[in-house]
Amino acid sequence: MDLKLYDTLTKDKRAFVPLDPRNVRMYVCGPTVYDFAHIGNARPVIVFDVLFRLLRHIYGDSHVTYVRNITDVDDKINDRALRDYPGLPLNEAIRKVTEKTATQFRADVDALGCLQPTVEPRATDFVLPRPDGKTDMVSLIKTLIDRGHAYEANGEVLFDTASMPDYGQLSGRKLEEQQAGARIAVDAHKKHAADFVLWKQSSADEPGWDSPWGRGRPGWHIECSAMSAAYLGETFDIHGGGLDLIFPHHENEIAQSRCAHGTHAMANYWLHNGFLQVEGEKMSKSLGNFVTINELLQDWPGEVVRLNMLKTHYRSPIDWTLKGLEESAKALDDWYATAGDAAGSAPADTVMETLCDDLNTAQTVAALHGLRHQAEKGDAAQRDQLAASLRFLGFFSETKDAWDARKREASGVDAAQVTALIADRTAARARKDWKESDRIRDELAAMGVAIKDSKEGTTWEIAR
Ligand SMILES: Nc1ncnc2c1ncn2[C@@H]1O[C@H](COP(=O)(O)OP(=O)(O)OP(=O)(O)O)[C@@H](O)[C@H]1O
Ligand SMILES: [Zn+2]
Repeated sequence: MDLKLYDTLTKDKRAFVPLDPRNVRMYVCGPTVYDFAHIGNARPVIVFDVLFRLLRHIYGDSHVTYVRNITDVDDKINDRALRDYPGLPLNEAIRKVTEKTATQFRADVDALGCLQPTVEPRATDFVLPRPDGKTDMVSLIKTLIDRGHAYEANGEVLFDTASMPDYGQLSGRKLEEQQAGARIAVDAHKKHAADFVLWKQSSADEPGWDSPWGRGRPGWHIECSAMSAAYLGETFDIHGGGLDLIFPHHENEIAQSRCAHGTHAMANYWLHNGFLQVEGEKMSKSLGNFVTINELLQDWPGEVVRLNMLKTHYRSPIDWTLKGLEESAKALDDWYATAGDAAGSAPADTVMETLCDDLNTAQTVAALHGLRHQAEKGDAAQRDQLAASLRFLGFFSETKDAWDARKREASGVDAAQVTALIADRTAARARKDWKESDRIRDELAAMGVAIKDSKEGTTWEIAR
């Protein structure tokens, strides 16, 4: 089955051909760890987890390397450290903030059914040259200066965008356009308005590292150029992130990496997920319209959140609504009821076909509903494929019994009372007291309980 992916750089959907099928390499920009992640941040994590699973399925589990970084140096982190730990030395306070946030992030993404990436490097481990010789930021910046792509000005090191004739290809922004609207007064030390910071000076009370350009800290973009080269090499297969990263972050990563290594490409496929929105606006910390993953997980199982994310194609916007979550929970209920205790061997072809079509998970979900429909009619093979497909996609994280039990608990229905009422009803039916039997059924229905009679007896579940 051929995998096709849409590439933001070439603006086309084409067959995915890895540089080396024995080591397929993917990099995704990870979180800046200063606060709980919101569900918008969960979208790239879930989307690229599905791609990671698919690549492992196609090329073999040990033939895919997935790197997702942790940004633990950023001025937002410094501000948070000063606010939350005013009594501590800054470095210690920063460590507390980043460790707490990174631990929370890991727990959140686990609960969303995501596999751990192969490597999760932290930016601060890649600032200075390393004993193991892996690419670091200071050495990359030195190379860029040596090759005439960067310059020092006003205590900063800046990337010289004019030194790269095809700068701006990913976002389609022309250098001349960027010059026109620039505020020259603010950026007087820059040769060109679009030039961006590779290294900046730190004051005594800011985090800093000793470098050839004095004590300072890296700009944001250079960290991903360093960490991707460190683990995936100068050119690799897939680079991912949210739409908002296309410019300036990914554009500048490309400029740095290609100019430092003298290559034609940093990654061969650039994938970007669309926004998760609330009432038509991007969910974001700055707008204050966000819900943290952690808060949402108090009310909903992780797999309901995961399904709600995957019902929409990754490049389209998602409007996040309570109704959507309820529908996702209902779908999972149905799937657990139909196949939650099936062993499952291989995912269905329809599931693989839809995923291979640029991760068309909206169609994948439709295929899952189709499998359930067939399984309901008694098709055991389809039931098995439904279970295997759901496990492959990171669902069915618990047993059917555990799922049912949790649902009952969450409903607040008293199981002992339900069992007693069902026994009364069975007795009424035995003495052919249909009126009493119907009355008990109505009473159960009013409690939100649906019953089902069969030869084996009467079973019940929480009705939605
Ligand atoms: N609403 C959203 N929908 C989809 N992806 C998002 C959304 N918000 C952020 N992302 C993605 O989450 C990842 C981490 O984002 P980042 O750490 O820059 O914070 P942020 O939440 O975007 O900040 P802010 O909320 O202030 O805009 C990036 O890949 C980014 O594209
Ligand atoms: Zn990045």
